[in-house]
Amino acid sequence: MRISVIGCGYLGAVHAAAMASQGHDVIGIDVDPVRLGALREGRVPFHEPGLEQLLSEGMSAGRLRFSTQIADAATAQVHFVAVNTPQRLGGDEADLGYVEAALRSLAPHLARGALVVGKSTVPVGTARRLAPLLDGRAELVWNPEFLREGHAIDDTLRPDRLVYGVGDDPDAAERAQTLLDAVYAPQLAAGVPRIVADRETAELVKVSANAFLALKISFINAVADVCAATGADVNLLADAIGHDARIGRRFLGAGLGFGGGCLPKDIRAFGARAAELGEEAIGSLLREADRINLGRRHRAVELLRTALSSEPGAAASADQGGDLRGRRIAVLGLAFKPDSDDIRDSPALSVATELALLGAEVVAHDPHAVPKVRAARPELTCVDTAADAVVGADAVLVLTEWREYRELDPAALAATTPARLVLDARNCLDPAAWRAAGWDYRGLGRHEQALGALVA
Ligand SMILES: NC(=O)C1=CN([C@@H]2O[C@H](COP(=O)(O)OP(=O)(O)OC[C@H]3O[C@@H](n4cnc5c(N)ncnc54)[C@H](O)[C@@H]3O)[C@@H](O)[C@H]2O)C=CC1
Ligand SMILES: O=C(O)[C@H]1O[C@H](OP(=O)(O)OP(=O)(O)OC[C@H]2O[C@@H](n3ccc(=O)[nH]c3=O)[C@H](O)[C@@H]2O)[C@H](O)[C@@H](O)[C@@H]1O
Repeated sequence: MRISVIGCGYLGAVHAAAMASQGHDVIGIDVDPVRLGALREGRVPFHEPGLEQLLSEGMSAGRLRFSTQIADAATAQVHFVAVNTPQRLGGDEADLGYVEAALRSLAPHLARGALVVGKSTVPVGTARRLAPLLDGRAELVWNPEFLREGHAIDDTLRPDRLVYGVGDDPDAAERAQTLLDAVYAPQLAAGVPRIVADRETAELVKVSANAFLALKISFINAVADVCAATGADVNLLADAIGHDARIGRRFLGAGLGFGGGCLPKDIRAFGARAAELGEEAIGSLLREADRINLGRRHRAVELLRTALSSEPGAAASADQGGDLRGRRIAVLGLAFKPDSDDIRDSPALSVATELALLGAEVVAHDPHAVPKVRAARPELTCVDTAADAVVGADAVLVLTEWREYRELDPAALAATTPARLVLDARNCLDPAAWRAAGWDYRGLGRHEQALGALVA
């Protein structure tokens, strides 16, 4: 099939390369000349494991090309719209300006019988409202995407499910389903469940899925606070409740909470849209999840201040917690999650920035996010290796659970820093191993207090 993908960011570039890998003839369109220039040269402008390889295979096979000109998409039979839907400035709502602009620019180029498929995450009712922008030249359906950054290719090629949100006209809906079935033939042949629904249900499936994941993370973080207050271990607790198949262990990782370009803005937009519809309950539930989540960042900073002030020989500070001015803090991790260089609403970057504002000398490392951090936060000092960051640090903060941090050798690092205080904000290190190497280990919501100082 001839496919266009409009918007070649984290979602669109992966979708384009994945569709080319299953034999379709794909053109990716983006208005950003820098991003497009990189893709044209076969370079991925962000970190996504395996994407560069898939891109180069598609391009060498002649099945994948990129353009900034929407007219170049004119011969496609199916157009996927994968542009950004960020949080509106000064509000919780989604900014649909990019989706509207993409549909408007596409409309005059649509071939007879073409199908336009929304992939971006949008508030319920968007497809129905925006369909007239296509001037009756094509059907607009919604096919939300559930990929995770860092696993994007596998999630695209082997999704948990496919959701088609089709319009009211039965003939048009059937044509749309036939075209989408042809696009996703390998997935359907492999038995991936396909749910065909109305557009409103499809739009709501997407935001509900993200909202549920956010609630799950905030739930475990709220429980983690109680664990911290009593000396209970939230990781073991999560293992234990996760064995219940009705609950499941995934997304019960307590620590610094969720960030990124999707979960935070999607729960806010969901609440805002529900409120517009006169439904307040989901918004209040999600606002609490958001509040708990943002509170994790503050708690990490407070944990550090407390730990520094309770160190033997530490001077008591004027403002209750430890004074961070002039303290050298090694920050390990800046991306919002491992296997990604995405720093959009990154909890790690937000903590690092806060520490610098409080006067700490932050020395940060991240395996992939540093170029983006240097552009966005030039005031932060970034170094090339985790070991370089740790040398002489008053405290080591693990803020993103990259595999290389989980595999650090605490004994080797202990020799490079006399302070030996490690704060594991992602609960990803082995406390016993770090303690055995002489470190004062504290986990966020797990072993927040020094060993022996737990509440009775
Ligand atoms: N990042 C992810 O993992 C996932 C994202 N989504 C959703 O997909 C959408 C896109 O997200 P990302 O890829 O992360 O955003 P992004 O910001 O990385 O990419 C969006 C791209 O669209 C381009 N664009 C904007 N207006 C355009 C236009 N009129 N014509 C052509 N290109 C245009 C931008 O230049 C940018 O390159 C959002 O709605 C997001 O919520 C859904 C599932 C996963
Ligand atoms: O709509 C989207 O864009 C995507 O949003 C999330 O994917 P993503 O943002 O890539 O990353 P996740 O793996 O969901 O992690 C999100 C955040 O939650 C945090 N998290 C995750 C899991 C956990 O147990 N604890 C936890 O704090 C991560 O560190 C990260 O900051 C969803 O998982 C995808 O299904 C969805 O398609």
